[in-house]
Order: sequence, then structure tokens, then C-alpha cells
Amino acid sequence: MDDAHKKPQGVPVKRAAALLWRAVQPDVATVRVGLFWLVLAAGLDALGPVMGKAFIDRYLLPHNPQVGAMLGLLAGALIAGCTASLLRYHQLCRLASVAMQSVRRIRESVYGHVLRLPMSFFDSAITGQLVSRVTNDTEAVKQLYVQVLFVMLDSLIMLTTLLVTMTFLDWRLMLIVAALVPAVFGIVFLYQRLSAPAVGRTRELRSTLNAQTAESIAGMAVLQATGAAATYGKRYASVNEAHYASRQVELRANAWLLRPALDLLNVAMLAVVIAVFGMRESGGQLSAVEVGVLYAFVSYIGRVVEPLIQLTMQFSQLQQAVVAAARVNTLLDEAEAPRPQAKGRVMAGAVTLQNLNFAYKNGVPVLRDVNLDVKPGEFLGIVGPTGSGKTSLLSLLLRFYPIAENSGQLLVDGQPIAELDEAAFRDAVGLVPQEPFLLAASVRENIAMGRDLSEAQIHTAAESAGAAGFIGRLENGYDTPLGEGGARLAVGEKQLLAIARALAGQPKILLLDEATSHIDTGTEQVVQQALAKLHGKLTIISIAHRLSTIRDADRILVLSHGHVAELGPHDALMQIEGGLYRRLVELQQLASET
Ligand SMILES: Nc1ncnc2c1ncn2[C@@H]1O[C@H](COP(=O)(O)OP(=O)(O)OP(=O)(O)O)[C@@H](O)[C@H]1O
Repeated sequence: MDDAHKKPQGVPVKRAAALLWRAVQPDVATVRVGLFWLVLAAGLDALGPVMGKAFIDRYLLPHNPQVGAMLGLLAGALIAGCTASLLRYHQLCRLASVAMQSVRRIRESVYGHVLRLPMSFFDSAITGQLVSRVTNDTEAVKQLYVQVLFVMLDSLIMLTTLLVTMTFLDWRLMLIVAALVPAVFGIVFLYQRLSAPAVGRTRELRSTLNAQTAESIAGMAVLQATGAAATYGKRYASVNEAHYASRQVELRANAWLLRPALDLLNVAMLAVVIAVFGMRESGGQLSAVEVGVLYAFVSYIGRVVEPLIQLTMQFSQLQQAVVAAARVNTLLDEAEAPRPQAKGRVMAGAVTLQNLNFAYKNGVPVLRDVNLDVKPGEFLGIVGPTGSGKTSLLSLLLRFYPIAENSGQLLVDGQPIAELDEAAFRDAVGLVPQEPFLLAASVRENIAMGRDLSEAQIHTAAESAGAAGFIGRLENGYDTPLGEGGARLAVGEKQLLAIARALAGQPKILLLDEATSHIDTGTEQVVQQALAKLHGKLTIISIAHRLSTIRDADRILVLSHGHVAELGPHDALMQIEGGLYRRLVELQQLASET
């Protein structure tokens, strides 16, 4: 099974490029227009020194003061420069907006994708790292588009245009200037060799820091109760220290190799061009034409170096962003939960298990040869020692894991569970999980959970769950905000709300996973009454640790090591001399008496 924190496989650059290419598709036409205008802007930029050269060659050196033409050239250079700047500004804004749109799309698709991943993915996913992938990594992808790709594209266009213009002016001098390109790439290569491992390590460590923070906050009660704060503080500090050291390596490589080395190249190139020019003319008289070319080349060198510096300065960001984009792409490549095209419906809510086997890992069976026939409207309790497979059975009933071939059958109303229409199946099966999960939203939103439910349906569900009473006592009734995780409600109230939510979709089958284990005896009775009222109206399958909650069940399934140990009503099971159920009941009675 894949996990969210694994190292991406394959070449990151390819995966990053695939991601960007996919996301930019709807805006390809806009990008093309933007690039066209950028090429024009670069051409206009290159015109300036050409006009300067004409100014020197035609009027300045030959002492030929034609004021009108000279002013015309100066004005031309000025207009070309201003137009180029304006064009560049508009195009970079246009491209930046394409970039933001693309990132918006990527972020939405990553979040949507995560919501569609199979439950098995989350068995090994680390929350902090997954959150980091959806938020931080997609933010880094924005950098890749906005800062890097478009600034780099602009620089590349500029560089090409300048080299072409120089070729027309003096191709031999152009070749000398062109030597800058391999020199700069040499520096970048060296930089990459030195800093790339550190860049990757820094990201990994930052991700670990996020994961540790998220984990500690989630488990704060346990952490404080076990006095583990100091140990965890130390563990965090050591990762943080490693992160700092890795950042230092990166920064040192940046400081040595980027700006200073490139500034040095700029000065060296100027010296070489002037020296070559001087040698060429030694012995002869400087011709006016050559001086104009020298002027143009000196201005071009500055302009060639600047895009090259831009290209290299963006390089470290590029590396980080490529790693991030590759990781986002890897997450997007993670297979989604299969969406059966099947059209089966749940009509009555009968559940049949025929020789059902299940294992999370090959060779470690969790359910073995389970046979069961639950009739529509039946109330089935499930009990068994810890690890006996109760929750796993519920997960299969929720279609969280597929039933492997040759592993028996799980039928709902006579149809294999995989052949039911997804939306119809989710409507027909309600779940009350072990931990009532509540949103930081109003009571109404917590019951509706985004479903299109009428006010009457929400109220009826709350009534049926026995939650209407306490909701009515909240200051704003159904509009009362509940705070993060329903922080302002008592545990039992959260549980009742979870039942109301499960009932709101008017399911045919209601699954409860130890829904009453956290509740005090008073609230347990409210839940019991709610379940009693539902008894017979829909199929109820309820895992219970507190055996009193399923005493009234039509039948009780006793699981042991993944197979059916006993099955029958409470009274019948209590008759079994030395039976597992009877032992469990007696143990609980003993525990409650002491
Ligand atoms: N996601 C998972 N991946 C791998 N193994 C798992 C997973 N969930 C449960 N198991 C294993 O499957 C077995 C059955 O677990 P399950 O949670 O179904 O038991 P249970 O009867 O519900 O236990 P409990 O009463 O403690 O909740 C256990 O050995 C457990 O370690």
C-alpha cells in the first residue's frame, strides 16, 4: 500500500513538468499570446543599443550634427524602451494570472483527489504530511509558475533576442559573449551538485516538523498526561537542528555561487570584449563603425548577464518547486477508490455474508469464513474481544475495502456490494462512528453534511436520534456554531448528533461502531430509546463493548479471531455453558460490581 510520505519515484523534473502542463491546458492560448508580446518586448529592448550605435557612428564620431535625426534616434530609443517595459509588465501580469489560475486548479484537484482516495490509503498516511502536500507544496508550485517559469521564460526570450541582434552587428564578438552561456551553466551545474541534496533534505525535514506538530496537537491530552512534553520537545528540537544545518548548506552554496560568481563573469566578459576589440584595432585607426559596435556590445553584455543571473538566481527556487510539484503529482497519481459504474439499489436492507474472508495484508487473515444472514429491519449486535475483526467487518459493509476474488461474498439485498450505485449506496447506509466527528459549523450543517436535506428532514432526524431536546436548549438552536470538533458539546451529545446525521439520509441500514461506549448511563438510555424506536424500521448493525446496549438486539454475532464463534439472541447465548458471550457478560457484570 502506498503512503503519503514515501519518496516520489522517477524523475522529479518530468513529473513536475507533467503537472504544470496538465494544469495550464485551459489557458494555453493566453500563454501563447503572452509569449508573443514578450518576444516583441525583447526585440524592442534590443533596439536601444542599435540606435545608440547609429547615433555614434553616423553623427557623433563623424562630427555630423544633424539635430533632427539625432533627436529622432534618442526619442526612438526612449519610446522603444518604454514600450518594451509596458509590454513586459502587462504580459508578466497576464502570465502570473494564468499561473495563479493553474495553481487554484491544482489545489482543488489535489484536495478533491484526497477526498476520493480509498480508506486504505489513510491507514498509512501521515496527516501533517498530507496537509503539507495540499497547502505548502501547491504554494511552492505557484512559485514555480509565477517567479520561476515566467521570469525564466522572459529571461530566455531576452537572451535569445540579444544574441541574434549581436550576430547581425558582429558575429565574432557575439561568439565571445555567447561563451558566457556555458560559463553560467557551468556555475549552475556546480551549484546544483552542491545544493540539490540539501534542498531535498530541507523539504523532507520541514515536512517532518509539520507532521510532528500536527501529531502532538492531535494527541495533546495523552502527551501531557504521560509527561512526554519534554521528550517530544527534544525530538522536535533535533529535527529542527537538522533542518537548520541543511538550510545552512543551501545558503552557503547560494552565497558563493550565485550573485558574486556571476558578477565576476560580467566584469571578465567586458574586459575580454574590450581587449579583443583593442587588439583588433592596434596598428590601425579606430573606424567610426567599430566604435558604435563596441558601444552596442558593452550595453548588451550587461543585458545578457542580467537574464542569466535571473535564470540562476531562480534556480534554487526552481529546485524546491520541482521537488514539491513532483510530490503533488505523485499524490495525484495515487489510485482513487474505484467508482463502480454499477447501478444496483438498496431496496430493503438485507445483508448476507457467504464464506467471507478478509485480510489487510496477505497472509494475515482478519475475517475467516464468516457466514451471516441479516434480514431487513433486524437489529444485529456484534461483540467480541479486541482485535476479533468487528471494525473490519463494518469497514467492509461500508465498502471502505474491496472484497478480494475468491474471498466469499458480501451481498446487500442479494446483490454483491461492489455492484451498488455509489450515491444510492451512501444514501442507504448510515454510519455512527466510534469517534463522533463534528465540523466547526452549525448544528444544522453537522447533520446535513453537505447533503440537500430539507429543514423537516433535519428536524425529524434529530427527533429520532433523541438529539432534539439538547439542540432546543442551545442558544441558537440548529444555527448554533459548535466550535472545532464540536468542542462545546458533551461527549454524549456529540454521539446523539452523529446518530441524527446518520439517520438524516433516511438509510435502510444503520451501522454503529461502539457508539455508546463513551456515554454515561443516562445518555446511554436516551440512545437506547432512540435505537428502540428505530428497531424494525431499518436494519441496525451495532458493534458494542458495553453489552447492555445490544441486549435487545434480535441476534448477537460473537466474533473471535475473525470467525463466528456464536450467533443468536441474548437469552440463547446466555444458555451456552462456557460460551464466549456468556463469559463476556459475566466479566462485565463483575467489573461493574467492583
Ligand atoms: N487498517 C488496518 N491495517 C492493517 N491491519 C489492521 C487495520 N485495522 C485493523 N487491523 C488489524 O485487524 C485485526 C482486527 O482489527 P479490528 O479493528 O477489526 O478489530 P476489533 O474487533 O474492531 O477490535 P477493537 O474492539 O479493539 O476495536 C487486528 O489484528 C488489527 O490489528
